[in-house]
Amino acid sequence: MDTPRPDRTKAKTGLNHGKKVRVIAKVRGFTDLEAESSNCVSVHKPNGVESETVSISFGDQSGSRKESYELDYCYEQSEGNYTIFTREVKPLIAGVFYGRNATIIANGARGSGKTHMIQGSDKDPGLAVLAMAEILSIVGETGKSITISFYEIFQDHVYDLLDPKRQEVLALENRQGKILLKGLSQVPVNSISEFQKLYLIEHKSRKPVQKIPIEFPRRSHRGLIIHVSSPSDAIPMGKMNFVDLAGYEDTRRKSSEGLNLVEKTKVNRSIYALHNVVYALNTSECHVPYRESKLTRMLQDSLGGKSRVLMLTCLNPTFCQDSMYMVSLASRSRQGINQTVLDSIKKAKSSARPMPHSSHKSQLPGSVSTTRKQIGNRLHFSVKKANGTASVTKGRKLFDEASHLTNSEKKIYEKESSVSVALPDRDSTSMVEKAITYLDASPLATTNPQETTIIDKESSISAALPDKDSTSVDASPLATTNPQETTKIDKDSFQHVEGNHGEVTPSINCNLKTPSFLEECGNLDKENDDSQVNKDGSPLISERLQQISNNLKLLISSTPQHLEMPLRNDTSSIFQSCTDFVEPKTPERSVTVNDKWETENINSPWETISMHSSIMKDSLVKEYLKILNTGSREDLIKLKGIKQKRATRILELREKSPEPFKNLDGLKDVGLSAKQIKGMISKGIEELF
Ligand SMILES: Nc1ncnc2c1ncn2[C@@H]1O[C@H](COP(=O)(O)OP(=O)(O)OP(=O)(O)O)[C@@H](O)[C@H]1O
Repeated sequence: MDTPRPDRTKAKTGLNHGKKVRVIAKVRGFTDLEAESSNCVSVHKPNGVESETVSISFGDQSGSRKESYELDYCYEQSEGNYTIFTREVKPLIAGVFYGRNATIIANGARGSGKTHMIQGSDKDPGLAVLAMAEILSIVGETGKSITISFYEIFQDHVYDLLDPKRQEVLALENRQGKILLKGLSQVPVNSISEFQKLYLIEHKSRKPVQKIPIEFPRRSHRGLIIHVSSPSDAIPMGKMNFVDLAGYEDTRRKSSEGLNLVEKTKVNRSIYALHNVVYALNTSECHVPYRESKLTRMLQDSLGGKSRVLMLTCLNPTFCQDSMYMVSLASRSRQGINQTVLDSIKKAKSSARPMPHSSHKSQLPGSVSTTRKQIGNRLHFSVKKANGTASVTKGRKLFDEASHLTNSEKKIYEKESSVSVALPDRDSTSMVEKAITYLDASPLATTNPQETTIIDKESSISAALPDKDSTSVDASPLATTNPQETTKIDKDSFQHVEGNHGEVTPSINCNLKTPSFLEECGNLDKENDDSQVNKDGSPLISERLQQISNNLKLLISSTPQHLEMPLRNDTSSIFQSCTDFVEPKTPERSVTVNDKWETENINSPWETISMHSSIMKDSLVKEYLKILNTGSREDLIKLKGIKQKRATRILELREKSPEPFKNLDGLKDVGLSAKQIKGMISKGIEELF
């Protein structure tokens, strides 16, 4: 019999309905210990099984709280694994025989039934077992062969569970951009009993793979890969992944099992990373953050492209804060926008409330909180950026681990990104207050304090506000523009400056929403004569904007190793707005970071053009370096002068050492002449016009 054709008819369920990832839920059945009356989850399916969306409502027993979330579908307690298999998983199997990978991921709070759904029991076999039986039946008819791999991800390390030595597995990318799981064994399977021996016994054993004794059950993700192959077939076969994620647990809760914060945080972080990927796939973003976790990296070729993905959120039937939180993540990553329906009958006063989904800005991780302290005649603003990013703006990360940490835990994440501003006078204070209003209204998003800041499309400027007495100007990172861009922050860049008073990092990050910020500052100025003029008679706003302008230039020129700033239209228009606004005035202090950009000395339009050109050149070079160091083969080939052979060489260099290109001269190593390198940059400039 022929290999089955993928079912192209529109099945009632099991399709993504236009989305790349189908996001569904399943309410677990009651265990013996749970009282049936305590069900707190209700599912509303407007059109029964044909519903395109269902809403899931949670209510606590007191009835004081009710929250609803929308998903693609939700299976109720009465619906067992077989039903879910038939409707959701079976339709994906035929595609695997045509090279279309499929991935089924069970996620949810601890004890929500993930393992029961993937692995199942003798009475109620899980989705992986049912799928294997189906695949084996097809293979028997077609002569294809099946192998399986089984791995565990524990604290960002991958171990082969079918290898008695539990070797560590490495996820590597080959020259074609394909992910290779080095060290992961593939064991042939010819019958369901063979499979059960390998999979179920291993699953049950949960044997620690570390040599150090572990007193408590470890929390790890477990993944099964069913590879379908046929040596004689020209068409590559596909694979089916089943992932049983470690249960999500609020890091604020003390675990009775003695699990440490690092372990919990690592589990949660990879869950957020997965949701970020689902979000990016469902919103068709150009950049999918596969590299954020080992799990998403390993699954990369089974999540993107033409793969089919089913994200299953398991829900406890009894009231469970973590379950609510998980379904809220699922709902948001499914829709790409925050569609939570909040029916708070009475506002819950629970301290264990999960990350809120109201639009209240201060509650968004990634927003910036400020505290101020008066010391002598100096006002110190401490600006803290929560490193989590719970934003629904396209291009920003949705979720991050810091969003759910206690204050003391957050400090660990925040300490690198706290900056303070020392302000010498009232005028500066009022300026900073204005800036902070904007800052608070437009959250910055920082992920790992030492690594990256991802900023939304609205242009952001990190404006240094140097102490009046400072002898140098802060060179803290500038965050900007492109939703897909990442501005690298090195913690050292926060420490470039020390004012006379010993303040480290006298800077503040302001999101300036041009033109509204500028206009509003202007309006405020007109309304308020007091704040209009500085002591030297120059307009206050002009001084402020001059400061921004100066610092912007300084930032660009002085932190090449830390700053990646694409000079896009929106950035250059801000820049232009800044410089247009500037009124020539004598500088109050000398700027020592880089004489080249001492903007006080820029008077003629030609000097301005020359300055812009240099900035543009720097930015372009940085962008090219970024492509060379991190771009895919396709990206590389788009560069002038780079064809398959050179792209291969670049990928080889990257395998040997990460980010091998420190400057464009490095291209000589792949055989490009200085002239060709110049031509590459010129092409970029030509394309701008
Ligand atoms: N549909 C169901 N009906 C009845 N009991 C169930 C069902 N699903 C799971 N259970 C029971 O609930 C408990 C937790 O299930 P399971 O181990 O599958 O959860 P889990 O989400 O994998 O847990 P963890 O997060 O610890 O890995 C088990 O005792 C299991 O037998």
